[in-house]
Parts: sequence; C-alpha cells; structure tokens
Amino acid sequence: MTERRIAQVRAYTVGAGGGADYHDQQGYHWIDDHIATPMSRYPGYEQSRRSFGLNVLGTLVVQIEADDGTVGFGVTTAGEPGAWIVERHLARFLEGAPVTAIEKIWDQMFRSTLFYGRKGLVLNVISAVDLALYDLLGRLRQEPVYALLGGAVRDELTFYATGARPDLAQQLGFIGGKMPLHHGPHEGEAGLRANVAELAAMREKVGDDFWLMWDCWMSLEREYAVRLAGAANAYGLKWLEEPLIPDDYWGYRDLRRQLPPGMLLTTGEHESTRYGFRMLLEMGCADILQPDVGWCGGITELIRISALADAYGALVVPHGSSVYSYHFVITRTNSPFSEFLMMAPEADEVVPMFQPLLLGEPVPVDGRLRLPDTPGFGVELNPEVPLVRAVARS
Ligand SMILES: C[C@H](O)[C@H](O)[C@@H](O)[C@@H](O)C(=O)O
Ligand SMILES: [Mg+2]
Repeated sequence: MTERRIAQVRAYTVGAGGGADYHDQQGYHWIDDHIATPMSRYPGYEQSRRSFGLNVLGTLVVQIEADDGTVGFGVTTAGEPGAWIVERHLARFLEGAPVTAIEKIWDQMFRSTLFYGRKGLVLNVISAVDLALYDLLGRLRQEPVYALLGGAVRDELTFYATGARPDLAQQLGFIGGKMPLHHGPHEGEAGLRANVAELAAMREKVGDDFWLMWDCWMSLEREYAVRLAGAANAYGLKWLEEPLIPDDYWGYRDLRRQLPPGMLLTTGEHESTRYGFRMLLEMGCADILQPDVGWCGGITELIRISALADAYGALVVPHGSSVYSYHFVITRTNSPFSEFLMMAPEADEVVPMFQPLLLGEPVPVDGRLRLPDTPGFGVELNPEVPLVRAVARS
C-alpha cells in the first residue's frame, strides 16, 4: 500500500442533542429520571442529571483526511472545548504524519497534554482522534477495524441491555438488564427500601435466570453499598456497578471484599488510560472492567488495558460506545459479551445509540449481532445533522 499521510484534521461540534453525548436528550427520558448521582445530595439536582450539567459538553466529531482525500472520523463527548484541543494543540502531531503512525501519534498526544490532561476531557479528545485514525486506516485498507485488530474470535456479539426496563429487554432477546439505581444514600432507609423493592419487582417479572444488575453511577458510600448489596442478594443481583467515585480505589478494594459471595463488582467507565486501570487491577477493585473506548484513550489504549486485565484474569466489557466497542469486543477472548444502551425514552425498543448522528449503525436483533465487514467502523456521518467547525485555525 502506498504510504498515505495525513493532510488535515478537523474538529466539529454538533448542534442537535444525542449523538456521542447520549445523555443530552430532550423531554422525558429514562436516562434522566431521578437517577442517583454524586450530586443527588444537593437539593435541586436530584431529579435530573441535566440540571447539574451532564449534557454541557455535547458531541465532538473529529475528521482526519488523508492525502488522497479519504476521510475517517471518530466521535466522543467533548464539544467545543474538545474542538479547541484538537485544532489548537493536537493537530500538530497529526498533519503531515503517516496514517499508520498511530502509536507514535497517541504517545505524542498523551505526553504533550500531561500538564493539563491525564484523564477526563483530554482523554475523551485523544480517544476521538484515535478512533478517527483507526477508521481512516480501515477505509484506506478496505478492511473493518476488527480485522486490523487481529480478527474476530467469535461469529457474533451477545448483549445485555442498560435501561429502566429489563423486563422488556428480556423480551427483546438480551441476556440481562442493567437498571439505573434511583435512590441515593441521602434518601435514607426509605430510599434503600425503594431501591430493593424495584429490584424485587423486576426479579418477579423476569424470573430467576435473567441477569439483573444495578448501575450506581458513582452515587454511593461504601457502608451504604454494603447494605444495599446485602439486601439485593436475595434477588440475585449479578453485579453492582460503579457504586463509588472513580478515585476511591481503596473503597472499591474494601467493598469488593464485603460483597455477598458471587456478586460481582464492576467499574471503569470513568477511568482513563492503562495507568488508571493498573490501579484498579493491582488493588483488586473490580471483577469486570468497563472502559469506554471513546473516553479511556481510544482503541490504542483499550488494547493495552485489555491485555493488562487479561493477565489479572479480569474481564473487560466496555461501556456503551456502540460500533467503536463492538469492533474491539469481537476480537478479545476476555470480552465475552457487550453492553447495549437502550436509547428509546421508555427503554422499550432497540434504537441506534448514536442517533441521529450516524448512518449504518448496526443494532442487536434478538440480543445478537453479526458485525458487517464494511471498512473502518462501518458507519457514516448523517449529512442531515449539521456540523459546526467552531474553532478557527490561522
Ligand atoms: C444508566 C447510567 O446511569 C448511565 O447513564 C450509563 O451511561 C452508564 O453508566 C452505563 O453503564 O451504561
Ligand atoms: Mg455504568
């Protein structure tokens, strides 16, 4: 193959809601309905995550154009500040470089942003650039990203569903349902009882064998989590997800030892890089790691996180991120199933996660999916969704 070089990098924000910032929904949506969060303790921020700004960033689209005009793209949650970082800082490491210099570009992006990066927004942005590079390489080589990653280890993906209605997810063919936890510690014993009652009612609906999990979205304290898990055990809770804030590695280590036998502890969607995941692994914080490929450092970093986790005997089941996760999960033996985020407001039907931003986004049917072999990640930007190149470059 002729060595292609990167001609131009462009960063766009997206006016419409949804897309990579999937919490940015309008009107009623289960994903914004009294979900326990680290902010729930403050009156006025309890009912809606939008109220404290979960949707302030918006979607960032990074396009990378090769010198033959081929364009790859990646998306993440980073909006205008992310566009600024791409255009004013990271573009210098990309433009003129060979398209195949993915490792070197990643290293330069990471090292050059250490003084204000390491986690969070900057890693979201690095992830989007990395996804765009993989997409571009796949398009140039006319291969799906999963082939670039060494090829599929199984024929199809199987999914659990995240949403408020595991009973409907069961009817749609998913292997399990992960519900948001609705009441935090600030709601006291009554809130704890309400949480357990919801789980009990759902267990009644789905029967004994369907997986039920709770996503606690960083909202608990260890002592409360121990009591909640103890009560939930009677209803066969499979895992407790992200109960504590991401920096409390010590809390995760101790909590894992206090959970009922057989109940799993999962976390990692708000963790970044191999260094963050090394902490989780070395300290024995979780049974399943859940990096988000659009936030943890992209495919390049997820490869490292996954290899490290495998050596520790931990599973990696990436958080959300649709096709960007699927192309990775299908290539790894320690990623046995995938998450599907139910983005229908009532969690009652399967709709593409990144809608309306992407075209061709495949969704599970009967809880399963065979990945198409379309080049790159196999999706296109929807021309009906206006993109804005908000940050000018001289
Ligand atoms: C349902 C959860 O509160 C989040 O909205 C979701 O993004 C996430 O934590 C997940 O694991 O899917
Ligand atoms: Mg989660």
